[in-house]
Amino acid sequence: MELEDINTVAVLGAGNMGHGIAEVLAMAGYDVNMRDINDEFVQNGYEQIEWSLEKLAENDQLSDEEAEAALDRISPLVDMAEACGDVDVVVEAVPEQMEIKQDVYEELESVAPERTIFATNTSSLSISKLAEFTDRPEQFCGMHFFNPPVRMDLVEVISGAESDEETLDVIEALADDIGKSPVRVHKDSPGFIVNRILVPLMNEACWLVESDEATIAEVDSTTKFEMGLPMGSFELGDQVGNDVSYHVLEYMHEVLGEPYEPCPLLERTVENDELGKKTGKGFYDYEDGPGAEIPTDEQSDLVKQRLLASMANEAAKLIGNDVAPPESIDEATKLGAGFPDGPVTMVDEFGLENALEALEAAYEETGHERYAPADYLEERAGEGGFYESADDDGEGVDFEAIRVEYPGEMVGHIVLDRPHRMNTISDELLEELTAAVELLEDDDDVRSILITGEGEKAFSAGADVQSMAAGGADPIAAQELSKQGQQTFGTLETCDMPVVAGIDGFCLGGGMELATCADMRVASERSEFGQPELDLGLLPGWGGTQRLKHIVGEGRAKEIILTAERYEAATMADYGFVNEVVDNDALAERALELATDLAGGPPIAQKYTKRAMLAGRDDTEAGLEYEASAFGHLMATDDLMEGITAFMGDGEPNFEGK
Ligand SMILES: C/C=C/C(=O)SCCNC(=O)CCNC(=O)[C@H](O)C(C)(C)COP(=O)(O)OP(=O)(O)OC[C@H]1O[C@@H](n2cnc3c(N)ncnc32)[C@H](O)[C@@H]1OP(=O)(O)O
Repeated sequence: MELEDINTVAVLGAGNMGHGIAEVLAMAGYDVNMRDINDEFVQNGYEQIEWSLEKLAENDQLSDEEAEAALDRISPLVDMAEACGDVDVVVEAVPEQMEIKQDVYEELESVAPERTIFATNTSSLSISKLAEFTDRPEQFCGMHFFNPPVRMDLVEVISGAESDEETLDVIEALADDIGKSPVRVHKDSPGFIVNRILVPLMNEACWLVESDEATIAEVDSTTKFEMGLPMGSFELGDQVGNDVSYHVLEYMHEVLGEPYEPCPLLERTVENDELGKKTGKGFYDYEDGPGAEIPTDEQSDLVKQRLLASMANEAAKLIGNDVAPPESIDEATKLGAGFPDGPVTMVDEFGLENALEALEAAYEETGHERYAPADYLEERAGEGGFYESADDDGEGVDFEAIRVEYPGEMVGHIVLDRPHRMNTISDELLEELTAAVELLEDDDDVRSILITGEGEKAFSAGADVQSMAAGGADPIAAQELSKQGQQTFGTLETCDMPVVAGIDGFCLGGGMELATCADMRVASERSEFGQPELDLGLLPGWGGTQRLKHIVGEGRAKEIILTAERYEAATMADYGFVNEVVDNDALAERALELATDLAGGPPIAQKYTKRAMLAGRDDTEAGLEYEASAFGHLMATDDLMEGITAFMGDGEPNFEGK
């Protein structure tokens, strides 16, 4: 089955997750049969969707017509045969109990057509075991959404023991098509990625308190203000629901053994019905107390070591057992749990040697199996980290279409180096650009990126039309090329360092889309800008239809794209696209000066600023939440002290990114 073959999807279960998944699918244009065991449940889910769509329309995230059309695509049903007798995909989101799911799958198997793919939204049960209840384990996989599906981008796509590649590909494509970010989990392993990192982390937080090594305040102060996670460990537990964490942990304990023994402190909260926010009380009191009030100044080195060691050990087990590579673990945890940095990056930065040392010391002291270091952790500690180091990557990188230079003062300079072809963007250039950004991001001595084009004629005249045409009229290849460009330029947008584009000459099509992803643009007077794609019968396919409007506003973006006109630098400065126009001869110097200035700024504050602004682009609430959490984290940095001390003494700060 291909994505194009999917028209109707059944969602089994109209509870919290089920109705949310149905809503997301319907918003993306799919016909959805939402089924639950009785009218009351299914109507309740339907009303929740109606309410949510109204809210989205009120907040201008959907038009009224789109909201209405989405609701019209959803059929609330009770009869299994009617719901699933003629659908392409079934997403099952019924309660997390094996027996209930078994009954559902057996009934489903008796009515579903042969072609139908089954995907389960389980967060804790074995995909392979669930697949055994059906006659089609190869057409079965996990499709794990996060709560609430309408707002959370992550979908873990999990392979069962027998899932075939086509099934996984099509479910991944479906997740992508409904606007989510799928992350592949290659093996069915308890907790998949995000819960496998988070739940043992919360358990370790509980053990620290249970064994009187730290208080709840110390653990949460450290988690939030020292490690920079969006919430304290206990705050997170209360948010997720202590019963949920406990049950996931029990399952891990059963399958993976002693290291996952639930801490008695967590067990007691469940026994006492102190399940967190939903019951008004958990580790914090939300009804009769102030809720999670976390002190900013009670950080503890021991807590930090133990929590990072727990994350390092879990990451090692996931990577070492081929469940997921470091990049997927980082991406999933950032998307699913709002971590500013992925856990693998965090533990690499902390040092795997340090994590290993912390585990060995605790293992010797307590003998508890949760501290037994994973083999793969020991292996990678010797190599310096889970990610290959920048030195390994950098060695032998041989760029053809670009140059990477280091003009001093912590600036990494990428030069688009195809002057004979107006620095047009070929496949090769795209690939090299991705590698160059990675190279500079991994380099501790680089704190800002400058991008320019070689020669005086062009920053870049866009995609290399000739090589694009040479690819024939293959729509699939073109779609891939579009995604590749979107992602490559996106690495600049999401890069933690400030990025400056120094523009001299033509900045057209894909070249302008590339410049759009810089944080600031300086242009020479003679530069000319434009999105001429519509003149070629194309559209700006490297992010232009989406990103330009955030800089110049939708009205100007439409004008620039739909007219396909060329604009002078001065006009683009009026439109807000160019930050500064300078004399032709002064461009190189001024662009480097700006990049150098930014490289001297506070790296952590710059990183959080970029991330907060991006997080809030389409979701101000999310951006504000990120901003507040980052603001709190910055309070505990050395850079803040440096900045304030310099301010008081009228000196220049020397930020170290600590
Ligand atoms: C998803 C992204 C899509 C896109 O980006 S689509 C591409 C969008 N870009 C354009 O449409 C720009 C096309 N180019 C032009 O309009 C013009 O060029 C310029 C305005 C940039 C410059 O005009 P002039 O000064 O008269 O020079 P010249 O003789 O047209 O160009 C010099 C050489 O550069 C090649 N070239 C320029 N742009 C491209 C391009 N985008 N793809 C491939 N080659 C390009 C030409 O063909 C020529 O080459 P030779 O000297 O061999 O005749």
